[in-house]
Amino acid sequence: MSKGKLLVIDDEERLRKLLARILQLEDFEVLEAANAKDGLRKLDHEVVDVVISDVKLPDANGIELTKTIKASYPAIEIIVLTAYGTINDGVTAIKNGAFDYITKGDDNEKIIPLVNKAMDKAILQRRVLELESKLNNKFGFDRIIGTSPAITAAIKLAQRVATTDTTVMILGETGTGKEVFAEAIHQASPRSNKPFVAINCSAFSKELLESELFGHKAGAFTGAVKDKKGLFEEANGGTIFLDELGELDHDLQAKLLRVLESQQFIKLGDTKTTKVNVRILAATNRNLQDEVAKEHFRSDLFYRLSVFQIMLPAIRDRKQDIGPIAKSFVQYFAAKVNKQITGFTDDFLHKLEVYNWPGNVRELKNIIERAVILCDTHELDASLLPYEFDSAPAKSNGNLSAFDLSSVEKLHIQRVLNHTQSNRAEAARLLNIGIATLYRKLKEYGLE
Ligand SMILES: Nc1ncnc2c1ncn2[C@@H]1O[C@H](COP(=O)(O)OP(=O)(O)OP(=O)(O)O)[C@@H](O)[C@H]1O
Repeated sequence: MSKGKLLVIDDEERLRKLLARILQLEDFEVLEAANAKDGLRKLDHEVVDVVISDVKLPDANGIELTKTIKASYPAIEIIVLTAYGTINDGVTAIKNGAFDYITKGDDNEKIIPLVNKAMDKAILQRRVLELESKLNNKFGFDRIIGTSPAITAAIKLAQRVATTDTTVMILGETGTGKEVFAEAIHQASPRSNKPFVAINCSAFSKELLESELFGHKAGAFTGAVKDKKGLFEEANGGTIFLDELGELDHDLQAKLLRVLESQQFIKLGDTKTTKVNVRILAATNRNLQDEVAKEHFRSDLFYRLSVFQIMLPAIRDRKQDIGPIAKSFVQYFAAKVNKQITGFTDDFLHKLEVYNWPGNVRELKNIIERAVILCDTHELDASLLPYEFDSAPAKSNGNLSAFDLSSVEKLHIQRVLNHTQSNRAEAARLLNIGIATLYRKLKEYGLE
C-alpha cells in the first residue's frame, strides 16, 4: 500500500526521474511535472500530500509557487530543492510556507526522512480539515433546512454577524431552531476551534444558576466542597449561549451586564475578579420588551444584548419549508430504525402544512419520528399522524363566530368524527357523551 502521494516538479528530467525512482522504492506514489503549470494542473486533479519542487523552474520561481500552492491547498506540505550556495532561497521558501528545503545533490541521505516527516504532517492536516468540514456540516449553517424568504433572510443575517464578536440576541417561538442557529454562528466564527457552551437559564434555581455560570470557591455555600469552574470560564476563548435568558433574576442580570461590559465577574465566595474572553449569544421566546416595561428585565441589559437581533420565523409562517424539513427527518429516523421508507403521501404532507405547529421544528421532528416508528410500508401516510391532525383548521365553521364557544365544540366534534371515520357511536364514546346528545349536536351544527 502506498504511504502517500508525492508530486515532483523539476525540469531537469534526469534528476526528476531519479528522485521519483528513489521515492517509489520507499512505497510512495509519485507524480511528475516538468514545470509549474503542469504541476498545478496535476494538483487540481489528484489529492497530493507532499510536493517537492525545484526553485528554478522554466515558467515560475519555486518560492512563489510555494505560496500559490499553500493558498489553494493548505494541507499540502512542500519541500523545495535549492541550488548549492543558495541557502537564502530555502529560508525564503520556508517563510512562504514550505516545510523545509534540500540542497540539490548534497543531501541525498536526508531526503527520505524529510519526506516521511512532511508526509506525516500533511496526512494529519488533511484528516483535521476533513473532520472540521464534517463538524461544520453537523453544526454549521448547512444543517439549517429551508429556502423560504424568512429563513433565508435569518441565515444571511446570522452568517454576516458570525465572523464578528458581536453579541447576538436570537428571538423566536419554542422549537424554531434558536440553539441550532447559535451553534452555526459559533462554527462560522473565528472562535470555532474553541468551546461552544450552552445553558438553559430556566432550568436552574437562582443560586445554582449563578454557580453554574460563574463558578464558586469551596465553602461559598452549603454543599460547595470544592472550587468549581463556571461555564463562562469553560467557554473561555469560545462562545456561550444563554437560552431562555428572560428567566434570569435581577442580581444575575447585573452580573451578566458586568461581563458584557468588562468581561469580568466574581465567583461565588471569591474576593477577586476573574477575567474571560467569551462571546455571548442569547435567546428567548418571551417578549423581552414587555418584560422591560414591567421592570422584570433591566433595560440597560436589554439594550446591550439587543445590539444585533435575529428573529426566527415559526414554521406555520414558512409552510414551503415543511416538506423539505419533514423529508430530512424521515431519512434520518428511517436510517436510525433501519427501515426502507422513501417519503410520504400528498395527503400526509397536506396535513402537515395545514397544522398550526405550536412546537415548531421540534414538534415536527417528534411527529415524524413517531410516524416512522409506526410505519409498516415504504411511505408515511396520514393515518400515522396523531389525532390533532385529523382535521384542517375550520374551513366549514358555518355562521358561527370564531370566538363563539360553540364553534370550538363544532370543530372538535368534526375532528373526532374524522378520526373515527364517521363512526358516530365510537365518536360519542371518545367525546364522553351519550349517542343521543351527539345526534342532537350534529343536527344543531348542521353536521348530519
Ligand atoms: N431549520 C432547521 N432544520 C433542521 N432542523 C432544525 C431546524 N430548526 C430546528 N431544528 C431542529 O429542531 C429541534 C429544536 O431546535 P432548537 O433546540 O434549536 O430550538 P429552540 O428554538 O432553541 O427551542 P427552545 O426555545 O425550546 O429552546 C432540534 O432538534 C433541531 O435540530
